[in-house]
Amino acid sequence: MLKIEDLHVKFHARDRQAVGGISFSIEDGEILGLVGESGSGKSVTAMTAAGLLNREKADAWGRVLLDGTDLLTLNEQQMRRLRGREIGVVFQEPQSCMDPLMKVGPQVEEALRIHTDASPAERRQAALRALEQVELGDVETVYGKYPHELSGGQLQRAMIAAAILTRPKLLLLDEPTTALDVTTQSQILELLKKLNREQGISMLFISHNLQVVRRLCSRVVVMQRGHIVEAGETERIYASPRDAYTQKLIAAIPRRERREP
Ligand SMILES: Nc1ncnc2c1ncn2[C@@H]1O[C@H](COP(=O)(O)OP(=O)(O)OP(=O)(O)O)[C@@H](O)[C@H]1O
Repeated sequence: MLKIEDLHVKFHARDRQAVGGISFSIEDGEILGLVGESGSGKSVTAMTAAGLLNREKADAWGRVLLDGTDLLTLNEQQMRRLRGREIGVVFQEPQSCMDPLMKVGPQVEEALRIHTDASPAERRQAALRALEQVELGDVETVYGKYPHELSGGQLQRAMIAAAILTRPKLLLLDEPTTALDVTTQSQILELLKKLNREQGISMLFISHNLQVVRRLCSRVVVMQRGHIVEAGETERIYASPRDAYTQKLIAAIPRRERREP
């Protein structure tokens, strides 16, 4: 469904390409992991796929095919439409993605307000349904709360609700659990698994933590300095990493976490 072919991204201000010619694909209904240390190009890859790369500061070339359409050829308006309807995006810090002065419910509905002519009542219904899908408990109450009245985990669930509201085919998740404590992180991973299982949403899950990726993704792509150093079945890579850099990532996982997920 998503096929990235020889993607390059270069910021004008930098000599080295942030992404130096990478290729990988995500199949229908798959959750693909993208791992690598800070600065390896994971976020830039996701931002480019989401059409969020600032074209005044960077050039991108190659192909990013979503069901055959090359997203790199779309203009900003076409890309915005697609992002609202077919691609959902979730980032690491839910706090910084929400307007602190606006109640949570209307923010969850945003995509419908922008991309459809749904009435306010229909939007509200859809938002409440999405909040239920992400298991936010008393959804009527959550709908009327301000962001600061929710916990980090609840906020991240609300962001996921906003991202799935328009029933996208693909979710781009950039370190969505990194800012959360371990228990909340596990709950969000279970939620993502459920959404993938029940709604068939494909996902690109970005993390610097191979252990987290292992719990969610059957396949993983490992990036270092803008290049792919290894890709394949997560368990195979975990059990016998071929690349020295991947070995280092695995060695960085505390021993007690290295058992079977
Ligand atoms: N706006 C920008 N201007 C210039 N260079 C940038 C910009 N954004 C990212 N870069 C550079 O692109 C490279 C890849 O960054 P990227 O954020 O994709 O890494 P990452 O693997 O996602 O790391 P992290 O886990 O820290 O987010 C880095 O060298 C970074 O400094």
